[in-house]
Amino acid sequence: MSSMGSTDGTSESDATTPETDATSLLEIEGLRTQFPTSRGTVVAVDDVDLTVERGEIVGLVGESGSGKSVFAQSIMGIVDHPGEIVGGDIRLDGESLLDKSDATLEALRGGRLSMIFQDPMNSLNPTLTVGEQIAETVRLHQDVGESVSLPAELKRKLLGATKNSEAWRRAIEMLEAVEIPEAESRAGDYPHEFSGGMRQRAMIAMALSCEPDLLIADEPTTALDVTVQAQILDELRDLKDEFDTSILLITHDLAVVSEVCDRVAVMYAGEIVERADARELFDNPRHPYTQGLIASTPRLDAPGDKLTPIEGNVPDLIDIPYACHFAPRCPEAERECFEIQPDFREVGEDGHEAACLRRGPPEEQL
Ligand SMILES: Nc1ncnc2c1ncn2[C@@H]1O[C@H](COP(=O)(O)OP(=O)(O)OP(=O)(O)O)[C@@H](O)[C@H]1O
Ligand code: NI
Repeated sequence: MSSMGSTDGTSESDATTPETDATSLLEIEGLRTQFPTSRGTVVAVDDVDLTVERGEIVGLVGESGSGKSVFAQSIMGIVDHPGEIVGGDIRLDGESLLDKSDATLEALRGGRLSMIFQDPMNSLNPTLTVGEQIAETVRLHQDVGESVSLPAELKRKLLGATKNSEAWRRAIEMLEAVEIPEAESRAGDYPHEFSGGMRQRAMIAMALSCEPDLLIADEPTTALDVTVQAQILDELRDLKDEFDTSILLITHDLAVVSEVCDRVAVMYAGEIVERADARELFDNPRHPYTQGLIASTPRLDAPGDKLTPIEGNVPDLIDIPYACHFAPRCPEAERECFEIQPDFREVGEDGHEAACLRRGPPEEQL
């Protein structure tokens, strides 16, 4: 049935039986990531389940501060110290990443797992041309490269001597694939000579040049203007097919998700509250948070519509004293919502689930 990692006990198999389906590319189960701080423990990811199948684009949406980036960092094994994963599991192709050595994780990050960020300037090396750094990624992936820690001068010498190399040709192909015009000459430019949109494209080219199984894109287009955003997202979708890469697309922008994703998970205050096919989620949002989020987001097809913001703010993620994290902001909350942990319930087509006591089969609703 549901491929969304349902945790309710209503399916034929009980909770302790492992999935009998072929393993998903990425399976996250009960993940919990927290930061000790002087004010207390920040639980940024709180018992989260999520799967990404091969060839899928899964969207993760939620307001600022809901834990999306920490979730991504957890998968990549790059949670900031002293934050740590304290529970659950992350499996890639059925293999847990949590017991891997740092060296193995490092190799995974440049290979099967790749991530792009909102601001490519933080990820692109300002001292190397765009072509040089993509070629370097290609070479590292092919296991013929030099150590990443070589100084720029030396790297340039090594790479400059090999401009006719396979890696350089591949770099140009990658720049062409992400539709950088005149890729061959632009490959010789430094990152600061690129526009914001082109830098983001270069970043995508670099991330895909290691042919990852999974690309995690954390707000990849947020800093760009709307037209460029749309172009880049279209390209991401095409590239997914061309490179056979699955994508986890993180954004607070629902319009982005509706454009490109196959499935969507909605995150609020460290928890997933709703999961569904993208179309189903927009046609039939069920969790009051998702409904509020949709009512507060401008629609691409009706930008003039009146918007209703959700009142209040995402809570501080320290010792949240109520069971449903959304209860204090929820127009439908009852006393029980503050006391009883909401379980996932089927609320629509194709594994559409929401964690809300006021939803689900009529006999279960509060
Ligand atoms: N290094 C850290 N130390 C302490 N708390 C942190 C750290 N990094 C993140 N957090 C906390 O974890 C929570 C989730 O943050 P996160 O950046 O994952 O949110 P987000 O959903 O990605 O938001 P945005 O949309 O603004 O990027 C926040 O309360 C944040 O303050
Ligand atoms: Ni973030």
